[in-house]
Amino acid sequence: MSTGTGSGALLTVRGLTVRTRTGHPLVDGLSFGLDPGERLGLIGESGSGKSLTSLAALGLLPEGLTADGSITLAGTEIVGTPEKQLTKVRGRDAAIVFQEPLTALDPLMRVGRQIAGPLARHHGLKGAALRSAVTEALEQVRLPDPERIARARPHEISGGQRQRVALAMALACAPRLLIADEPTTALDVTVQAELLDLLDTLVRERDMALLFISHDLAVVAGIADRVVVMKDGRAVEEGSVRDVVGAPRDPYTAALVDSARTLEDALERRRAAR
Ligand SMILES: Nc1ncnc2c1ncn2[C@@H]1O[C@H](COP(=O)(O)OP(=O)(O)OP(=O)(O)O)[C@@H](O)[C@H]1O
Repeated sequence: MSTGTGSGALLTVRGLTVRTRTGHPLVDGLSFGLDPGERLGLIGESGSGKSLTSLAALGLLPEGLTADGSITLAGTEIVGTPEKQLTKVRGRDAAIVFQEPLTALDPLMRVGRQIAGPLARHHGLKGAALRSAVTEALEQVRLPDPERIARARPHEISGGQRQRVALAMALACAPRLLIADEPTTALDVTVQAELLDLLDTLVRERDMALLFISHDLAVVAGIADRVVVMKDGRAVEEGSVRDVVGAPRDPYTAALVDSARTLEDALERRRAAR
């Protein structure tokens, strides 16, 4: 695990505020940092502003929402930067995988062609070299029979396989930061565990930084080094996973830890009763 301190050498978020057209803040004065190779979890209940924070980091906020404050990604200021410059940053410096892989995938296009897109754009590959790079990208996310998957359309493969394809697309340009927004929430428990394991391995092998977003403290604790706890658009607590889980300072964090523990206890009782 990284010994990152969150000084923000790779990603620095300072006073990020995301507002609606009427000026209502959905993210409110949020600050945190991420070092190269570090893994940070953003945790909080539904609606706490986690997804908007991750979208703002890549300049992808939906229409009608505006960001204030500063986000620097690998030295580039994201807030207020024209779209044309942001396309260079996306993919190269940071890439994102979403809860629903179809957000990133075209339902009508064969998987192989979709992965070929970023590989051709960023590495200038063509023909046979491009085809073998596509197969390799699918192998790297441990997809069996990559040639068959490359020929399939997204709905012809399983949900877990689709999420691996979305991951392969995100990794195609070897980003320094991977943002994973609830990447396993839509999957069943076994597939979820396999994907987390894969994510853990890929991030380690490639020395990438990870911003992992989840409402599930147990999942975040399993993959992140540090955690920022969000509530109503603000950070209520930040620290190493060990400190935050072991001795939460904020009452909201304590409630999260308690409910995760209650669940663990319930599962433990069930296991014992069998
Ligand atoms: N385009 C939008 N216009 C107006 N409000 C929005 C928009 N997108 C999100 N919101 C609101 O902003 C708040 C934060 O949303 P966000 O999606 O970041 O939460 P979240 O913590 O990621 O929750 P979830 O896990 O449910 O996605 C929510 O109250 C949401 O309803």
